[in-house]
Amino acid sequence: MSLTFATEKQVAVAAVRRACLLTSSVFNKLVKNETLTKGDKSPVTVGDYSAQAVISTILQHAFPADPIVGEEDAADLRVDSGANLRDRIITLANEALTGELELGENSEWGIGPGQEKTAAELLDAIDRGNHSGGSTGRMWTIDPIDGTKGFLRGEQYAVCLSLIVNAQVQVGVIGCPNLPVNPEKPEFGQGCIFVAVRGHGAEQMSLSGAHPTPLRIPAFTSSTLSFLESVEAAHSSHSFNDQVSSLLGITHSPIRMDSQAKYGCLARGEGGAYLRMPTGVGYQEKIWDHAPGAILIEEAGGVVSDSRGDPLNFGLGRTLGENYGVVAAGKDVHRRVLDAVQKARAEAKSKA
Ligand SMILES: Nc1ncnc2c1ncn2[C@@H]1O[C@H](COP(=O)(O)OS(=O)(=O)O)[C@@H](OP(=O)(O)O)[C@H]1O
Ligand SMILES: [Mg+2]
Ligand SMILES: [Mg+2]
Ligand SMILES: [Mg+2]
Repeated sequence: MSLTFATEKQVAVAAVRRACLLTSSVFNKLVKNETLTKGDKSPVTVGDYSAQAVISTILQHAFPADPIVGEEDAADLRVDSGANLRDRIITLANEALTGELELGENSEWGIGPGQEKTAAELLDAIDRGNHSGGSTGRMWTIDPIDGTKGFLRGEQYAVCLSLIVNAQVQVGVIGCPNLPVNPEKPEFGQGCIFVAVRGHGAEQMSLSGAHPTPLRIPAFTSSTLSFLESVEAAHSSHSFNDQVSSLLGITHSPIRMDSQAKYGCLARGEGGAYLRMPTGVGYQEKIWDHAPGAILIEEAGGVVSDSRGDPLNFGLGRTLGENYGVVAAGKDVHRRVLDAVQKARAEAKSKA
């Protein structure tokens, strides 16, 4: 029987839950000058920074020896021009860390009333995400807000955390504050957390950690399938997906959604396939953008690979290396999508 990673799961759910409460409260108060543009032109907000500070602080207390591969770093907050942003981030992170202890939480994780951290401690916590990754040992990945553009639009985003051991994802947690608990029952409200532990299944629970429900990807036919895909056309090729879709005889329009909420929806039976093909050369996918989603799909009975059918390699460093895209689906659909991807590629080549 595989390890249960019971403490890791408990800590990870608590960290994601606290970060989700923070990001949803930030959204309502976000002002224009609280968003920066990073070197790669992508946005980062006070929500991203403070959520990474919170998750990293909790991990540091619970598992002091574990390195972290996190998306954000504090360089822009350590300079004079970052002072206002920094103060806001410190306040937000401390609010999230010092909230009353909930069931299953432990004050030894650096949380609960009276556990304020200094600015220096919180900036260092953000920078602890600087690990370079690799194929050996334990490491955590943090994407404090995945789909920052979706977050800014008030649409889908996800707080994502995973534990990788010797290049294998063992625990994945994805918090989706804006996702309906049940798309067919709007009265159930929104906000869910997806959790998977290798060998122990996938589940969805409410943001408060209540109502854990096991997840299993159902079977799909071409007439029930629709692709889950990125909102941002720059992040994955919509036109290639259209081509694959028509080769498979899919009639439904794609479901466009930001962030790893796509993996969560797929795991609970929506869409039937997630296809993410590169739009050009040069961009390398980041491990924090796929590690929690990959284990969630595998534990819900599905398969995740690149477009050649090879498993994603989480042991190469902070990225997945050369970009061959991502295909995620239940076993049967996965095979069919891979075949159609090869066909679409061949057609594109013969036209070139
Ligand atoms: N060129 C390119 N190609 C592929 N992926 C890219 C690219 N540029 C950025 N990113 C990463 O996309 C992450 C969000 O993408 P999603 O598909 O999840 O959402 S979206 O619909 O595109 O917004 C996004 O994650 P966040 O930065 O956490 O939002 C990026 O890591
Ligand atoms: Mg991301
Ligand atoms: Mg992010
Ligand atoms: Mg980003």
